[in-house]
Amino acid sequence: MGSSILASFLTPPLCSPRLLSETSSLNPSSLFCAKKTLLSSSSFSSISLTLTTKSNFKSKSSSSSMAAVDKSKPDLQIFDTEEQLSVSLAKYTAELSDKFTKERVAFTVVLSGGSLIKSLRKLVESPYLDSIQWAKWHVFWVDERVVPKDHDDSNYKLAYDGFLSKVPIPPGQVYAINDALSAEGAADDYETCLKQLVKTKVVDLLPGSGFPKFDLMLLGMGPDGHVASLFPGHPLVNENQRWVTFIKDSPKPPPERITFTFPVINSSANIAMVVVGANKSGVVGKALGSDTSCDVLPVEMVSPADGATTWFLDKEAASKL
Ligand SMILES: O=C1O[C@H](COP(=O)(O)O)[C@@H](O)[C@H](O)[C@H]1O
Repeated sequence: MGSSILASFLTPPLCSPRLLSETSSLNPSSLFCAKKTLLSSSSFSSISLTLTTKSNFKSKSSSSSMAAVDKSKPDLQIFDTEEQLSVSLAKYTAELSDKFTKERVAFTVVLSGGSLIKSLRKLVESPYLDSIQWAKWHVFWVDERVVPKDHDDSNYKLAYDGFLSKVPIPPGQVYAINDALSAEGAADDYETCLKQLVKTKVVDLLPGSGFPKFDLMLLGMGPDGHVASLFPGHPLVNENQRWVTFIKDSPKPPPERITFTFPVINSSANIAMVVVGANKSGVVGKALGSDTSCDVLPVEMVSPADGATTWFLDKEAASKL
């Protein structure tokens, strides 16, 4: 683990051998059309609109109640502005931090790169800067580009500059990839580290699945519907053995990346899908609207087995719902 943890000078742990787990219940392929049927019936746990103009959302009913959350159905929150979205995202994250830090020794948070990081900016302000138990946070990446940590393409650098450098999370609890390794090596190394953290009970395991269960994943989505570094039409979307894998032909530069697999993403306790901007409205419309086709985009494969999904959309991203 030591080689993978930024600013940590610990010796690498003895890591457990990789286990081949029973994964059929989490095979994303089996979720494809079942999920489409669910969403096509407009079954959301709750839909919350904080809009001054609601005319674009005539097909959805509005509810501000978050009380009875059905984990099997996504919660949809739509905001007039990205500013309002970021305020709500900070509150949501802080509430989960509070819940998990009371229940567990750690709060395990997985970040994506991209536009998500900017939307976390309210977390580093009052009241959260002082009220969140940052000392219990353990931070991971759902995907990372295989570049040096100080490279402009690094998801670590993006998160460090925009978020992590502003909050007192112990550096040894920030799990950056080992950027000295190849893509294959970095994926192996990261998976080994996760297994060690499961052994030490920092990271939970989803009972019966053999995959790690993170407390919260904060995910973005590309305009093509990719999540993490799982791209439309790429065979990696069907990986169901590995926890962490690698890609060397990413359609979005840079080409070499590591990524969590769908069984890991879908073992999460909570997933926030944070999507902003008109250029993503088509995919949001397909993923959350009444499209029943079986050509499923990666974002449509986000479907936690025993977790809750909350979509944070601005009104531009939601304009085709
Ligand atoms: O390449 C990536 O893209 C996605 C989406 O980025 P966005 O800027 O369109 O929000 C991101 O979630 C992922 O972590 C990143 O590596």
